[in-house]
Amino acid sequence: EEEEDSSPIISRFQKYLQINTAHPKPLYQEAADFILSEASSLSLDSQTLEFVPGKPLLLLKWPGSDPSLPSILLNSHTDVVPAEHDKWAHHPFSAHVDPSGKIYARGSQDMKCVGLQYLEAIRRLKASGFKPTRTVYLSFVPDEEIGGHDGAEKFAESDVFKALNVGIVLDEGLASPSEHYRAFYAERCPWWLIIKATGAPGHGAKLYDNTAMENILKSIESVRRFRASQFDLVKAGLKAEGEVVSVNMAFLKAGTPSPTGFVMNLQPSEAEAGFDIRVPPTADQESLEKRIAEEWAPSSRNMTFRFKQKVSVLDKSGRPVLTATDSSNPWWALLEEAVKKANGKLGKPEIFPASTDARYFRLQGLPAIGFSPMANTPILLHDHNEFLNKDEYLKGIKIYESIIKSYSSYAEHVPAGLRDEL
Ligand code: MET
Ligand SMILES: [Zn+2]
Ligand SMILES: [Zn+2]
Repeated sequence: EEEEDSSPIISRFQKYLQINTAHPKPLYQEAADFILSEASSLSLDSQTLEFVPGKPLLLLKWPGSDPSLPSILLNSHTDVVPAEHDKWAHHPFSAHVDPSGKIYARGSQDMKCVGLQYLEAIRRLKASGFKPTRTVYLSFVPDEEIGGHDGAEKFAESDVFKALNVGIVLDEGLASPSEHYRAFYAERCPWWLIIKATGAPGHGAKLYDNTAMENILKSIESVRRFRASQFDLVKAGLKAEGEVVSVNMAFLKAGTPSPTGFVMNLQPSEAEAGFDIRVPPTADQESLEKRIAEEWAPSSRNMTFRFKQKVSVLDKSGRPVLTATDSSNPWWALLEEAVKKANGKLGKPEIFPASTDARYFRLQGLPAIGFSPMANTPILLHDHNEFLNKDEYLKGIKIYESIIKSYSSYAEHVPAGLRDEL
């Protein structure tokens, strides 16, 4: 097969990466303009939805020949997390390509790569004369990194979405340091917990019981024991990262401020600690809640707690939110075959250790698979010097070409009761 010149493909990727869509002030309109111009160059229908003003969600459409069949939705988010510019080897919004082909940019892995790879794959399919049977939709959504409430959540619950008659959703996954791509059928749920201790203030020289600091330290010790027990399961190879409960302290807030720092000889009457907890969909949610109330923030120790965010691991019917990976879900086998056809290797289905917008689609009863085709790549999302090698990026386009071809040609009827068999 004749290899085309890859430079325009890489330039388009760089152009998207150079748009600073980092929180707290993502340049959503610039990203939207860029995607819209790409869509028009590909003759895709486009629609801009604004569930919240200033937060555009782009919906592109490649019509299939049989609109009665449920459609394919390829989702990606346009926002990225902030970057500490001075700690990067290359400016995070320069999309610098080094001599070995590494493209450095915030969003190069998470997940501007995926959004553009979908489009590049469609460009190749169109050029080859391919015509989809099922309609293919692409959504470019805002705000994933801050919870997706004004983006994918509103979209998935909207009438516009219902009218798309989506049958399968693809969303983001993770890079893989090995040659095997990773695919995710579920994800852990974020619980952002804040515990607060109170106690009588007193002289810094006095030893007495029930101070706020003592109370919170006891809780922190208890949290750390639990954290270690979960981490040990991973270290011993008994559980995967997505199968245990992770707990990491996000902040500690205590002390009596003074103009020169903190008052040293006064024991504070309040102390707070915040934790990012991630709960697998199959975890015993009740027992964790009990642990928090009884061990981490017991009222007997003058403690209270609240959640800044608490996503339930169960849907409205009390079932864990996950996508089937067995024969009841033909999309999984189709993904495996399509990756293989494009000379890729796929690892075993996993639970995504962090959170993505895929949960909003799963909550609608739809199968959703997390997949970002990046093999032989260190996991650098949210890290300094996030990069993707251009050869991996180009390989990923061919992987999507194969997947989109296979998904959109699949003419079998998928039973409507798929969700009930999970
Ligand atoms: C739950 S909002 C944050 C979303 C982000 N993707 C994360 O996993 O941290
Ligand atoms: Zn992401
Ligand atoms: Zn992210």
